Amino acid sequence: LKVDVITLFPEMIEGAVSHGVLGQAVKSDLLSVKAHTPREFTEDKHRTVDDRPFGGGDGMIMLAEPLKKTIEKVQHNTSKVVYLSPQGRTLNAAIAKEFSKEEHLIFICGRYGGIDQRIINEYVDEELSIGDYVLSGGELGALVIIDALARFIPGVLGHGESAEKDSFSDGLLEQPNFTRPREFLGQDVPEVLVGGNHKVIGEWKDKVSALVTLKKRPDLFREYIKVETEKYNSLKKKKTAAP
Ligand SMILES: O=C(NCc1ccc(CNCc2ncc[nH]2)cc1)c1csc2nc[nH]c(=O)c12
Repeated sequence: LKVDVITLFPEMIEGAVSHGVLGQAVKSDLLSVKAHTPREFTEDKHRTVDDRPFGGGDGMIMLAEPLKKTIEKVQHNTSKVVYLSPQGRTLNAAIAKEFSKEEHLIFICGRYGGIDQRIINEYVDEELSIGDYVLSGGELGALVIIDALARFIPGVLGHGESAEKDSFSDGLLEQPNFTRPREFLGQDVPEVLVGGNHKVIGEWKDKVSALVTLKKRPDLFREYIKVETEKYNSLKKKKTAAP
C-alpha cells in the first residue's frame, strides 16, 4: 500500500512514520509513506502557498495551483484522494480497514482555513475528519488514519496479534494487563493469570472485557449484546430450519 501525503510540514509526517510499528512496516516495505510539500511547486520569490479568501473572513486559504501540481505529480489511475477536513466523515475502525485495502492513497492536509474548493471538486474522492474538535491542520488526521489502517495490513502486527482482535474490531474493550513483578504497590496480579490454564484465562479475559466495556462504554456494550444476540438467533434458526 502506497501513501502520499500532501502537506506544508513534510517533516511532521516523515518523523511520525519512522518509529515503532509504523517504522517497522515502512522498513519492511509493507507500507510506503512519502510526504510532498506544495511549496516545491511555487514559482514566486516568496514561494506563496496561501492567499486571502474571496468574500473576506479571517484566515487564509491554500492556493489551488501549487496543490494541483503536487496532486498531479503523485496521482495515477488507481489513486484514492482523501482530503482531511473537519467537514469530513468521522474516522472509525471500519473506514481504516476499508482504506487498508487500497493500492494508493493520497492524503491532502489543509492548513490555515482550508483549501480552495475547486481542488476538492476536481480531485477529492472523499473528505475525512478524525473527530469533532478543531485542529490546526490535517497532518495529525493523516497520521491517525495511517496508523489505524497499517494495523490491518498483513504482517504489520507481530505474528498471532491481529487488528481484528483489537477492541474496536471485536466490539469490546480490553481487560486489564499486568507484567512482573507479581506484587507492586501492595497490589497482586490476579491469580488466574499467573496459573497457566489457558481455557480459564480466556474465560476470565472475555468476562472482564465485557465488564470493563459495560462500565466504561455502555454504548459499545449494548451494540456488542445486539450483535451477539443476532449471531445466536441466526445460529438457532439454522439448527431448527434443518430437517
Ligand atoms: O484540517 C483540519 N483542521 C484545520 C481546520 C480547522 C478549522 C477550520 C475552519 N473550520 C471552522 C469554521 N467553520 C466555519 C467557520 N469556521 C478549517 C480547517 C482537520 C483535518 S481532519 C480534522 N479532524 C478534526 N478536526 C480538524 O480540525 C481536522
